[in-house]
This record gives sequence, C-alpha cells and structure tokens, in this order.
Amino acid sequence: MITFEGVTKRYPDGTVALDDVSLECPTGQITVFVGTSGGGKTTALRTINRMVEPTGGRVLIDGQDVRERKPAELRRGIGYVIQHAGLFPHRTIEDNIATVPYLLRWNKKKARDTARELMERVGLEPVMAKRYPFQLSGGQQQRVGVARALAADPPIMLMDEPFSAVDPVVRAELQDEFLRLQDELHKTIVFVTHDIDEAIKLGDRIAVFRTGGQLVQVASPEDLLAHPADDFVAGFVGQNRGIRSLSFADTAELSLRDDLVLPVTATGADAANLEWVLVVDEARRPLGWTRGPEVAGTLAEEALAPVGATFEVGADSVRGALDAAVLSPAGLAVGVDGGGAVVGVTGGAELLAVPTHGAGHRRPGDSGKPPADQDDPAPASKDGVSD
Ligand SMILES: Nc1ncnc2c1ncn2[C@@H]1O[C@H](COP(=O)(O)OP(=O)(O)OP(=O)(O)O)[C@@H](O)[C@H]1O
Repeated sequence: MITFEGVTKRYPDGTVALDDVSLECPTGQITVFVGTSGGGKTTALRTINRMVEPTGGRVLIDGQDVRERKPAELRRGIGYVIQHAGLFPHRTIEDNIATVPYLLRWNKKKARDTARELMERVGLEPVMAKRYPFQLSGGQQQRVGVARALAADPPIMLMDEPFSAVDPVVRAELQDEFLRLQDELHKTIVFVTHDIDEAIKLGDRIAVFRTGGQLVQVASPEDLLAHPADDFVAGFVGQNRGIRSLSFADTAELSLRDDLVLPVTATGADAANLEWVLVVDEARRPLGWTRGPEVAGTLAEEALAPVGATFEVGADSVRGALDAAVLSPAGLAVGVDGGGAVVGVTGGAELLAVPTHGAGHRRPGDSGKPPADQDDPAPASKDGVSD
C-alpha cells in the first residue's frame, strides 16, 4: 500500500504542485492519477520514488516513510515507465531491459535470460533482442519500457503516460496486454494519464487532480461515472458518462430471448410471426438474420443478413452488447457462450434496464478479483475524497 498523508509540494517560485493530498494506492491494484494538465499528477507520482521531495506531509510504502530509504535503493524496488519509453539509444533491447539486473550485479547470462523472458511476456519477438531502440516502432519501444521496469520484479510500478505517444490502435493493444500482464503479476501500480477513457479502462481506483494540485475525488471507475463529486469531475468524465457506465453492467443479468432463435431446419411457418429470426446451425452457432414473414421454404434456403458482432454473456459488458445491437441488421444483440453457441438475443430497452452497479464484470482480462471499493468500503467524505 502506498499512502499519501497530507502531501504538499510548493516550488520556490510559489507554484503549488500538490496541495495537501491524502490518498491510498492499494497493494496489487492499479491506481490511476488523472486530471487537467499541470494538476500535479506527475509530481505526485514522483514523490513515491523520491524524484520529488514534498515540502509538507509524507509518503509511505507499507507504512514506512520513503524518506527513511536511500533513493537509489528505493528505486530498485520501484519500476518506472515514462512516455517515449526513455530507452538508452546505444544499448541493445535486451541490455536496455536488463538495466536494473546489471545494476544489481546479476551475472550477464541470468540478466539476459530474464530480459528474453520479459520480451516474450510483453509480446516482443526474440529477434528484437539484438536490435537498437531506433529500429523499433513507438509501440514496441513502449513494450521494452514496460519490460525494463519489470526486470527486477519490483512490487511497485510507476507509469507516467506510458502509452500516450502511440496511435490509438496500438495504444488499445498495449492497454489490453498491460491488463493481462497485471492479471498475472498483481503489482501495485500508479499510472498517470490525462485520458479519462484510459483511466476508466485501466484503473481499479481513479484519483482526479485539478490545477493547483488538488485531489478532487478518489473512486472506482463505476462510482466516478455514476457519482462525480462535483461539476469539475462531471465535466472531466464527459457528457457520455451514461454510456460509459454500461461498461460496468453485467450481461449475465440480461434477460435474453430464445424465441427468435431458430435452427436451419425451421420453416416459414415457424418464422411467420417473427419480425427478425436469428438462424443457428446444429451447434447453435449463429449463421445470420432473416425477416420471418419473408421466409418461403426452410431457413436453410434463405439468403441471410450477417450476424454482425456478438457478445459473450457474463464476460462482455452491456456496453459491448449495446455495440453488438447497434451493428446488427436486426437491431438485436446476439449473446453467445464461451464456445460461441447462441444463448439468446436482446435489444433496445432491455439493454438499458440492467443496473450499472454491483456487476461482477470489470474489463477484459479481469481475473475475477473483487472490485476495488470492496477492499476499501470507506464512504466518500463531503468533499468527495474517499481516502
Ligand atoms: N521545478 C518546478 N518549478 C516550478 N514549478 C514546477 C516545477 N515542476 C513542476 N512545476 C509545476 O507544478 C505543477 C504540476 O506539474 P505536474 O507535472 O505534476 O502536472 P501534471 O498534472 O503531471 O501535468 P501534465 O498532464 O501536463 O503532465 C505545474 O504547474 C508545473 O508547472
């Protein structure tokens, strides 16, 4: 657990970068610092590894004041990833990743073996080990940055806008892989971003900072969307927070219709009273849509409209189901089980009737650990800061 106790940072020119910030970053979870530019996110992050020394208050790691630790020794237990990766240009990829192991005087073989293992973990081809950073794409360099931060297996990772410099597609890939990795590793992660969508996707807890170094709210993504503490936070999370909050609604709670799902052997008579019919094969895999009243012979003879996107019941969120409904020619989302067999279909108002709270689903790659705020049920205080 990383604890900020009334942390203030006032620079000599009078700038207040952090103003009496108190919060907790729980062990094994991702805490995201988000907020306006100049809000103090990076400053707060850097007080953890003593790159910035507060002028007031203190930062504790597992109850110990970080000032009791020597900076160099402290930092070896804290991985640090920054925007543009910050790799050493004249060192190969494997040697970049092995930076901390070399500092810790591991023998070269062990350090390089670890580097190779980590390359695989973060999705880098072995052939890249001997390359130099300039021979890698921006996204690949960020992966190297993450691997380097993980090399000495530190319990804590500080990540400052690590995925900001890459295009949106690569960024989404890096985020998904990062979540998968965290599912295995359970590091205590503090992650800075200015992007609220990234914060909602990655965070177990989100801390919102405002100019002047004020911490405005600390909450789970669900709570932040449902109950922004004030107009600033509401504005920051955006107008479409209602739609976003569907990411936390569980499709296991949807009531799915089975009567619109018919096998290829069904006939026009079976379909006549149904505006749309989803045709499935013998394994109940979806084949396509057709309009019921237009079916003449059996469904096998029909030219079908494409199924469109499907959602996995209980694994995908209601937002995913809504997406599938919008993309479906019938306006109905097709729910499938883990094996791809159709469970049922749903659309429209039913999708919006599912509560967005208390749902088990959080995000892709989640291992089923409890939502962040179950560990810390402290209610938000009147200023919205729950720590
Ligand atoms: N060495 C310094 N001297 C004076 N002011 C500083 C110094 N370093 C940072 N600041 C100021 O402290 C404030 C907080 O900066 P910080 O980098 O923590 O913000 P941030 O929320 O990370 O912003 P961004 O999203 O733009 O990176 C800013 O107003 C910044 O100008």
